[in-house]
Amino acid sequence: MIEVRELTKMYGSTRAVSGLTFDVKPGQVTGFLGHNGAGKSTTMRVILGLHAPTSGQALINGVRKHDLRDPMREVGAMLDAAEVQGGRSAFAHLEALAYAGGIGRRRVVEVLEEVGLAGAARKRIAGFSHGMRQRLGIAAALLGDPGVLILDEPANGLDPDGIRWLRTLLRSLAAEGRTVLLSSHLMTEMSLTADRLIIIGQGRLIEDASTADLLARFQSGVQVRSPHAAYLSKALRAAGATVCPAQGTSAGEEPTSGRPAGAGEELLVTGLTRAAIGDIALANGCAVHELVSRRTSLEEAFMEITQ
Ligand SMILES: Nc1ncnc2c1ncn2[C@@H]1O[C@H](COP(=O)(O)OP(=O)(O)OP(=O)(O)O)[C@@H](O)[C@H]1O
Repeated sequence: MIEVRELTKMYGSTRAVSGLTFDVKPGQVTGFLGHNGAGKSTTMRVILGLHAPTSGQALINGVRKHDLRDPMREVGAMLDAAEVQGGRSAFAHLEALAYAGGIGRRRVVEVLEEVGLAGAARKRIAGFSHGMRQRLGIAAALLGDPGVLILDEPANGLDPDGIRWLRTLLRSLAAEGRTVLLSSHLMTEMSLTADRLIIIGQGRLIEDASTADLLARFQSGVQVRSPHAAYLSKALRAAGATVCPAQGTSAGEEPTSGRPAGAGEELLVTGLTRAAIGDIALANGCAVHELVSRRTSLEEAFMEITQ
């Protein structure tokens, strides 16, 4: 469990985090979202005791990071995978970390296998790709088999297979009852991975909600493509629907007269089912070339929330 309470962090006159309060609960993956410079990394650094808060506090399992009795076994983190020294092998790097935390070599072998680096264990980190460095950073975070994981942009540099692997790993760690906090700018991936989302802007809390609830709040609807879009939109509005032109088209504007035939323009319709829209189109003699349910993506919701 992570508790952030009224946290403020100033860097000189820069207010990086401002009165931020949220909880990260066990048994879930919590996504931490915000535009560049929103204060995500700063918050993570304060939680991890790397930066002191200006005011407020951040607690892991009820205490500050420095007061954890066995920190490596309670919290694992990856902040910047590129920081790792390149001269050593992956094994030697993890072995040194394990030694410092009183963890046996067997665990080094285990985590290397878990992140898919067993075959590269003796290779120098200097020759690692970005994705391999990310995997090594995740291995380091997992060394102590901790109950709390804090990962800043763990999917950076991973290929599609790697991203899928990471999603499965994080979801299974949460299913084991661990607390998982991760930041990412990859919205589709976040919507697939995170049960809960914390969104911040200019250091302040904007949203703290379950991914499902947040997406449900945003307009979904039915996308309709018709060569008679303007005429059809009038009939749909008369039946109580809300009709907007789908992005980048002028469809849906009131027709001046008759039933103009356009080039298959798109409408976004809310308030009617697909069946009802089809029936209305038929009754009005409008051809329909596409009729699909459309859900708001996390990226669209995020842009709207943070505008
Ligand atoms: N060590 C530092 N010294 C001075 N200012 C800093 C420092 N670290 C961060 N900042 C500033 O604090 C603000 C928040 O930065 P932070 O890195 O926490 O944001 P972020 O949400 O992690 O951004 P990104 O998505 O780009 O990683 C920014 O204005 C940044 O310039």
